[in-house]
Order: sequence, then C-alpha cells, then structure tokens
Amino acid sequence: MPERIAIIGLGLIGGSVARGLRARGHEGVLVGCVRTPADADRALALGLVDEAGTDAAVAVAGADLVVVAVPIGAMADTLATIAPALAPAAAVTDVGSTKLSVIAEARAGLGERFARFVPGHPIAGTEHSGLEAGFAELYAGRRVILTPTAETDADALATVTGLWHGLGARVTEMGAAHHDEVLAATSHLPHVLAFALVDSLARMAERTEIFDYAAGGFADFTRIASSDPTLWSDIVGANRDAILPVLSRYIGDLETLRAAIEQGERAPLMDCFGRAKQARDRFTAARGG
Ligand SMILES: NC(=O)c1ccc[n+]([C@@H]2O[C@H](COP(=O)([O-])OP(=O)(O)OC[C@H]3O[C@@H](n4cnc5c(N)ncnc54)[C@H](O)[C@@H]3O)[C@@H](O)[C@H]2O)c1
Ligand SMILES: O=C(O)C(=O)C[C@]1(C(=O)O)C=C[C@@H](O)C=C1
Repeated sequence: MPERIAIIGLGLIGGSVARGLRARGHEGVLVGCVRTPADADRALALGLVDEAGTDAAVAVAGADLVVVAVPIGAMADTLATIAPALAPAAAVTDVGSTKLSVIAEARAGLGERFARFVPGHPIAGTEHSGLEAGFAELYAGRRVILTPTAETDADALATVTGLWHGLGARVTEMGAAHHDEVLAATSHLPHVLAFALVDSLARMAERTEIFDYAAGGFADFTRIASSDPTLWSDIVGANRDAILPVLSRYIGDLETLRAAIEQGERAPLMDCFGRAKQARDRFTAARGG
C-alpha cells in the first residue's frame, strides 16, 4: 500500500476508503481535502485522516496515491487543480459513477500526467452522503471496475488495483463505454425511476393519505430516492447518452404492460412477472442470498 495517500472528498465513498484503510492497518499518512474548515476539523475529530484541509493542491503535494472522491460535477475542477501539484510518481484515481465523462475531464485537466490516471468506480454505496456516511467495510467483497485507457501506466494501474484489493474489493477491468452502458441500466435507470415514482406519489399524497399505508414494498423499491439530488443530477447529466436508450426501452415495456392491464389480458403480465422473478432470484442467489 502506498505510504502517503491523499483523498479529495471525504463523503460516503472517500470517507469509506479512509475508514477502510485505517481498519485494515494502513500505517502510512492519510491526507483529506474537504470543502470547509469546519469539515476539516470534523474529519480530524472523526479520525478519518491524519491531515485535513480545503486546498486540493496542498493535499496532493508529496502523495504517492491520490483518490478523487468528489461529485461528478466537481471532477473537472478538482483534476485541473491538483495537476500542477502532483509528485512525478504519484498515481491518481477517481471513484466517479460515470467513466467516459471523467476520462475526458482527466485528459484535459491532468495534461501530461494523464498516463498516471486510473479511472475507477466502486460498485458499492448507500443513499447516504457526507462525512459521517462512510464505513470501513463498504468495499468488502464488492466489485470495483477500473477502466484504464491505452495510455494508462501499468504501475499506476497496479497501485490502484492494490488499493482496492487492500480494502477487500474484487477488481474488474472493462472499457469505459461499456461501463457507462452497464451502469446506465443497473444503477442510473433505477435511481431515475425511484426518484420519479416517489415524486409522482408525493404529489398525489398532497391530496390523499397514501403514504400512511406504504410499507415494505414501497420502502424496498424507493430506498435510493433518498440519495443526494445534486450528486444524481450530475451522474444522469454526465451519462445521458447511455441512459436515454435504456430509459426509452423501459418506457416502451411499461406501455406494453399498461395496454395489457387495460385490455384485461393476463398472459403478458404472467410472462413479464415470471421472467422478472426468475432473473431477480438468479441475481439474489449470485449475491449469496
Ligand atoms: N453514493 C454512492 O452510492 C456512490 C457509489 C459509487 C461511486 N460514487 C461516486 O463517488 C463520488 C462521491 O460520492 P459520495 O456518495 O461520496 O458523495 P458525498 O456527497 O458523500 O461526498 C462528496 C464529498 O466531496 C466533497 N466535495 C464536493 N465538492 C468538492 C470539491 N470541489 N473539492 C473537495 N471536496 C469536494 C464534499 O464535501 C463531500 O465530502 C461521486 O463521484 C459519485 O459518483 C457514489
Ligand atoms: O446502494 C445504493 O444506495 C447505491 O446507490 C449504490 C450504487 C448503485 O446504484 O448500486 C450507486 C451508485 C454507484 O455509482 C454505485 C452503486
């Protein structure tokens, strides 16, 4: 594990990297960068890092590894800010939920340091945000996708792979475009649907008492609608090209179901629900129940 690790952004994802490194006995120095002096004090009080400040360029000076864990909308500025302050041998990675957009921003912001950048995405999270949201075991047994480019240095890739293995994660490599298509379907679309459903019902609930009777079904389907609206607007905006086709396909499938319900046809419902149950049961079994 690198000796000096800088983490820019100590919310759910960056904070969990810090807590995980601590819990697994990392003996080097952890440096954190947050947005306000009050957050820096809080990060130190929580024991997340050894040094904390609000200047990303100061935070990365002398670091062997830099983990950029800010919202997608703050990636471009952050990468451009740290570029001149990076040590020559430093490896840089990110945790952003979209990869083509971050790679383009890293190429522009890091310039000649781009080869030291390893695009990454831990497929693990919760609906919570902020300094208190992280936990040490967030990445244990979870997947991390790395999307190196043709220019990515092999030793930077090895350093970042080692970070995630050290946190107990399983590392997979794939192309950035494929990553964005897969995550559009399995993460970004579900978030859009959950936000839309809760908003739609909330506007109905202004006139009725429906939420008084919502229970497990509603809670299971909508947990992720408690996620941060700014974070998710950034993600959806950055991955719109991959989200639009799966969103359109889903709307078409819903229209088919609506027509079947309207016509009183049972067979299309049984076909859809049956296929869905099988697929969901296989997914649950593959995750270990
Ligand atoms: N939430 C998830 O489930 C999840 C999962 C995987 C990856 N991600 C990705 O991880 C990244 C961080 O998400 P999060 O859930 O940890 O969000 P978060 O809001 O919990 O944390 C973001 C942190 O970045 C800080 N920050 C924001 N702008 C900054 C700036 N300009 N400079 C320095 N710090 C800044 C915030 O103060 C906060 O500490 C995002 O890019 C997101 O796409 C999120
Ligand atoms: O479990 C959650 O709450 C999450 O939102 C985690 C989740 C997901 O959709 O699975 C969200 C965003 C990511 O980039 C990766 C993982």
